[in-house]
Amino acid sequence: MAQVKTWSKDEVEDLILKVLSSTNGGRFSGPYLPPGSLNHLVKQYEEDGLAEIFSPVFSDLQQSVMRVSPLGPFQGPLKALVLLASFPPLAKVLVNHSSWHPQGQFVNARVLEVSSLLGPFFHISVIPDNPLFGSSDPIVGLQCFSDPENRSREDINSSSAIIRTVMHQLYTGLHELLLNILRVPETREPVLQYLADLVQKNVKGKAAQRNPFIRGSNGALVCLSAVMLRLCEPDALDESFFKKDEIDVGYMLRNFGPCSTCGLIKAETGQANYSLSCEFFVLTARVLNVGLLKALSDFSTLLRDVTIVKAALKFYRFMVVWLVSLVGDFNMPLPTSFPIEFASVQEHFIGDLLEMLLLASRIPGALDGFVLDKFMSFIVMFLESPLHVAHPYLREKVVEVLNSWIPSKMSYGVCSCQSKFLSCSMAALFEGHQMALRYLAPNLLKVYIDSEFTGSDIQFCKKFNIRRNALELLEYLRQVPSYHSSWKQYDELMRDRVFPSLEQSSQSFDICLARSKEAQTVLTFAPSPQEPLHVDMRWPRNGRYNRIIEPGLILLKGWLTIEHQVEIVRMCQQLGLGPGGFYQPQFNEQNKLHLRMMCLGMQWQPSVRSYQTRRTAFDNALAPPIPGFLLRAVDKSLRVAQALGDRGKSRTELIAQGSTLPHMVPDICVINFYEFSGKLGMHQDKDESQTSLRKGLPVVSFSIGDSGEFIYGRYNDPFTARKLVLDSGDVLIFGGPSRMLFHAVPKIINNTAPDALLGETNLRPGRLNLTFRQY
Ligand SMILES: O=C(O)CCC(=O)C(=O)O
Ligand SMILES: [Fe+2]
Repeated sequence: MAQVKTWSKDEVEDLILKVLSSTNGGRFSGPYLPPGSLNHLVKQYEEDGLAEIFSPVFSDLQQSVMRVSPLGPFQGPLKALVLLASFPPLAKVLVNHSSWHPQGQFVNARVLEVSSLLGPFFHISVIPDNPLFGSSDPIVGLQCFSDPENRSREDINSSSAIIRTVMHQLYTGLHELLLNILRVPETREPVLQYLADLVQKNVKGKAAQRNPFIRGSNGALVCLSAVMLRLCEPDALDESFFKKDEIDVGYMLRNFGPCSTCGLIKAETGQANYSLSCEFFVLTARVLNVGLLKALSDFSTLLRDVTIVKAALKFYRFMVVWLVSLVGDFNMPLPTSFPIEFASVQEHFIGDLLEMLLLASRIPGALDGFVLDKFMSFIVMFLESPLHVAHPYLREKVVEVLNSWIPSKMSYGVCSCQSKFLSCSMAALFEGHQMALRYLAPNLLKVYIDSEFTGSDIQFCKKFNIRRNALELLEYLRQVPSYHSSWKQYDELMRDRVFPSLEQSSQSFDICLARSKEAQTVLTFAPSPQEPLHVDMRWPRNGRYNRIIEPGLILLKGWLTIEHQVEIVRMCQQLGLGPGGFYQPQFNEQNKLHLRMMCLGMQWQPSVRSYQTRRTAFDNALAPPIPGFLLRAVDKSLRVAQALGDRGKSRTELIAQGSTLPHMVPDICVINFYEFSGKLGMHQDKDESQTSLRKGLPVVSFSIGDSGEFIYGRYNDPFTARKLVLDSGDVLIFGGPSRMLFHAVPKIINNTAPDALLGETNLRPGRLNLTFRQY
């Protein structure tokens, strides 16, 4: 073994001094550091003594940047640290230093930031810390941007450029330092533990978010965000520890899923399936949430740092690709069931990425040259499905983001050619995106219409915003030639469905899109209405069937002929436009039924759950009488159902027990019109007279137009209920033992109405249902 040189105390001190001054940012040229000398020193004391020599050095470096501003002397200490940590034995000393990761009951985020070795480096920031903590250095914002009126634009721009440059030197230095330590397997874990703790302590609890004595500084969280984003940079192939395909969904579930302890980050020491990429991914998502996003909205003027915003967008773009891969990639339509993995990560992640997109669209230059295709696909896909993105807040945000991309809105007032360029790229995004061309307009309409029917009136402002944003978008798309084909089919809907609904229900509601001739003379209520004489009461055609579903519950499939259906639609259209016609009833103070309703014979009033002669809660209108042709149709269908229900019963049995379905003569008809988003919750029909209910007098229901899902069961429980699809022409009868069934209409199935019916009547998309009862 070669003889090694022993270092005297003075020689060691001299070398360290040389290290420190040679890394001092080039501000003064320090003494020459002989090549290989540091390496030599490390080698010699690797087994013993290295910690004694270097621990105080690390402490000094930490101390030297306490309360230093970005314009202060932090570069030298940072460079020294980077250099020292590039020697694995010194990296080991660093992570074993008593200040590397202070732990204990009282170490909150603030304490950790102040007392850990790297904390003061992360703390260096342009963002002023809470004034409670004072600052020995002048606040950079004031120093560089004071007296803006009297300074030239160039002057201010060059101040910003200097600040951006020094901040990037800080991020680069810290990134390099961490990479140096992460490269060595034995020192990797303490880095992760430290970073995870730093993030977790800032995430933990609402109190920590508000209390400046507990929470870390905004600046440190932004710096940490920047450094984490660099660590997640998938392009830096050689150096990268972050591998896209290593994002383990199981890990997500543990950290974000229903069983996780409120989504805290756990650096999973020593686990077999340990993945650095997962740790980075989760840590970055979290620190962006508490750090960058918050700071961007609070201190946007100080933070006009496009690079960090772009890096965050890149990270979120990766997140979008990852999220979409959980639901079968960028394909439409989305699967109707979605994996638990997706369910457990979605809202926090999606909320953040939308917020980032919104913030970025307000920061000059942040979206320049950034390819938004994947975000657009994501948005179009998830607008489609309230199942996947259910939270109304998120749907509102999605529309807000899209709205901010409308090309004409892209003017920052900074530089007109820049905004023109961005408008062009936004226009190209809308005009050339295949998925958007096909689905965006319909999906926006769907959101628009849904927003009308969801939530209570208290959320008026929110509803207003989402509808205004959606309408603006629809108006923009309307002018874009490439959307014309998708638009044509929605043109009528737009005119007939969206705009009238803005004016709300005091106006009459036409169940047919373009009025047929017959409807132009609006029927006025007369005591004995003119009956259509030409009703053809032919019996069902071949291929239709009648079925006992349960005792007392009978389905006459396709029993109403198209001619019947046409007559009924015309009758409902005419009556619906007249006095006592369709309206959208309230069922309590805040909420309306998700359908249009009108009643014949007697008025059923959902808010009081009873029958009255006038609809006092709305316009005091009387109910028109039930036309005779409908009474006859009910009578015939009921007899068919009774015969079917009693098949197999002997005469004596029939005389003794009566029919399973007693006969009735309706004096009430409730007519519902469900638009595509219409529905009716689980209920029993039990507001008829006690005698009627006791005898089990049946309810006879006619369905016309688009098919609807009808669920029914013995309990008020949609999950145990059974399902039928009621198509146009179906008659469903429930009486006798089935009279008190709970039932609901959870869904209307788009585009299922018979063409012949639509051709004759121009019935709107949606479903018409008539239920006949005897009070
Ligand atoms: O639309 C349907 O099929 C059911 C309507 C209903 O249950 C009702 O109006 O009470
Ligand atoms: Fe009902």
